[in-house]
Amino acid sequence: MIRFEHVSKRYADGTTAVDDLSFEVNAGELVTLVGPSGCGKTTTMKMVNRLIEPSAGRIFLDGDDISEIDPVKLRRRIGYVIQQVGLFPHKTVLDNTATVPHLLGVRRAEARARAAELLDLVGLDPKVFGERYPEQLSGGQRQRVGVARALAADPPVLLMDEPFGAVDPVVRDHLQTEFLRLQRTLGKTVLFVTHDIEEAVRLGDRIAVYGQGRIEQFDTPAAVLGAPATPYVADFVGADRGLKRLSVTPIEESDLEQPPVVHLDDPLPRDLDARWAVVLDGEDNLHGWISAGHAREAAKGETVRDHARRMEAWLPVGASLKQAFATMLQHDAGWIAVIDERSEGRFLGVLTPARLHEALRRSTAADAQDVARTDVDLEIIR
Ligand SMILES: Nc1ncnc2c1ncn2[C@@H]1O[C@H](COP(=O)(O)OP(=O)(O)OP(=O)(O)O)[C@@H](O)[C@H]1O
Repeated sequence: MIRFEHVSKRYADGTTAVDDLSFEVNAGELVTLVGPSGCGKTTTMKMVNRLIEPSAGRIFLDGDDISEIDPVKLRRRIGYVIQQVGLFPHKTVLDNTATVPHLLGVRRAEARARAAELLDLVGLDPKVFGERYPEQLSGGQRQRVGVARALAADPPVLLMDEPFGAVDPVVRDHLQTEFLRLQRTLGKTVLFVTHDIEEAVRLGDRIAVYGQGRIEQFDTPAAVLGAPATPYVADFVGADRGLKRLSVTPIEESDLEQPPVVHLDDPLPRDLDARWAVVLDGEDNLHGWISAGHAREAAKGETVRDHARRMEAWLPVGASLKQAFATMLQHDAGWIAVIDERSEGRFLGVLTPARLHEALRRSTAADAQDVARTDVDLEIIR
């Protein structure tokens, strides 16, 4: 969808900002560009919508050489979100969002109706926020308007330059979560610049790690964390990359333990050889848990239902190990239940700290093997 072929940018003062860059972003893919300040990320991005012209090389959008497309027409195909959103201060939120479609000739009423839908999509109720002015919004709300405005003309490509850089960590976390949800439905092709490796790992399908004007590694978050291609990348992703891996490693069914299970209408189990059992309802969906101690002391004739407690610490399979760890801490739980959301919450098993640790080691080992295989293949090719 976006292809860089041997692209370089030398500014007039002799600074080489980007040096012989070649890479490709597939349709519907979110690629994060990450690296320290001044390494050429913004220059790379601005060459895509021709705010900056390359000194050498070519960039293709959907097969078209962008140097041959009129910049105004080109920018209609590309949404652009920057850190200081640059909303028009004298226009309402709704009119800010409707600006581009209106400029493109969509009737005002229609553009505003579409803008209202988009505000809703980015989590701003148009009835509450539509008629406000930018100065009446928080930083995070302004960024959401920025995203809605970039989406207004429904461009297939989004360029996002540190869009969540200016808000506090809690708001940034919310914006990231919502943007991921949005991206799952919209499937835009996204280039996303950040200097924050955590953000790059969380959002990117693939990450381009920049050194000075060059890409040092272009790969999935798991591979960048698990098998950094160069000492520079290893240093950049940091010594705590084991921790970061938690956020890119999903819980798999094979990671789960199978504890004793009872059903709501069963008689109370008197002889559990564990300290607790998971309680399921008639459809085998998770209800909660029951402690063996309670079960033993209960009166005759009582059923599991009378003593079951609801289980708050649960996650769908496929959630990250980091979410699992956070859920354990939040609920002070020694284990969490894992369910299958696609089949209305069928219980699959439990994740314990020991299993979590094993899953993390499995994921690291798998990447090490991938790297070893790549080395072998390269040997054969040579
Ligand atoms: N107009 C310009 N003229 C000369 N040099 C420039 C110009 N714009 C950027 N540079 C230089 O090019 C290099 C890359 O800049 P760029 O803005 O692409 O980096 P970046 O990785 O986006 O940095 P940051 O994270 O700080 O925004 C830097 O050394 C910068 O000083």
